[in-house]
Amino acid sequence: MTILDVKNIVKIYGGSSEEGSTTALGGVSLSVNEGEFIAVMGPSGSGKTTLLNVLSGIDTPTSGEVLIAGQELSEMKGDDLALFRRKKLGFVFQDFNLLDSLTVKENILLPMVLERKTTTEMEAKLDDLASIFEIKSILPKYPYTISGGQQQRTAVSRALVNEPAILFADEPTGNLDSKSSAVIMECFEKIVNELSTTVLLVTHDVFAASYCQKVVFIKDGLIHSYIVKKGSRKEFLNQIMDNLAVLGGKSYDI
Ligand SMILES: Nc1ncnc2c1ncn2[C@@H]1O[C@H](COP(=O)(O)OP(=O)(O)OP(=O)(O)O)[C@@H](O)[C@H]1O
Repeated sequence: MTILDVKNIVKIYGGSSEEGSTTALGGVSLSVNEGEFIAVMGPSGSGKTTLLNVLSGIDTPTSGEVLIAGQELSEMKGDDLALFRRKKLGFVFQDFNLLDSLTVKENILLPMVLERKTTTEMEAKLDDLASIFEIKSILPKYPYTISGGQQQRTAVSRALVNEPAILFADEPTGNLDSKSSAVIMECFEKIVNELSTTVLLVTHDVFAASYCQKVVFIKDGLIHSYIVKKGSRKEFLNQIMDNLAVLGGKSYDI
């Protein structure tokens, strides 16, 4: 089943005159199925953040359509869009975005509180996620007392509590050392395999991207190519590097 259907997205920033405007996306089409694990990579300025912002309803495209779980984002406005984003989309950011005044447990449960879920539902969900992410022992702690890797696992748990149709992650390993990056990418693998969660991440990190099943390369606001993992993660990592070399632009984190 298609979860995300992107049809010919164009995003032009700035005025209507050609000199004053920037075409960040020149007509991007993309389809993501339920349970897929996809990375988007490309040189600096290629349009990755713009694409993620448009896909997640943070920004509106100049033209084109974004359908998530069959619903057109541009047809939703204000409260409807905010509600849809809260119920159907999960977000993970480079800098974790946890609330320091709340414990790990409270951070994770916050989206469920906003949805007025029952205590039984919350406890059951918390138990499941804390097991998957191996964070049971840190549930009573505050974010500033735990490691970056633990903070990111907390953030991913929080993004999953309302069972989103798709999880968007923006440079999720950007602030992590290589060991914590491996742990968090294994967590993504686990939720894709065990919970059939759909994950789309944007990254400069070749190592992180090598955990995905598919990597889509964008350049100058257009999809340049994509590759699908067939062999081992190591082979896929080499294949990603070869493709990035063809793409050119800024060097990548390896
Ligand atoms: N708010 C904005 N106003 C005008 N131009 C913008 C705006 N945001 C991005 N751009 C331009 O759109 C193009 C794509 O930018 P975007 O941030 O999407 O690229 P990116 O691939 O995410 O880059 P990076 O890897 O450096 O974060 C760039 O030319 C950028 O300068």
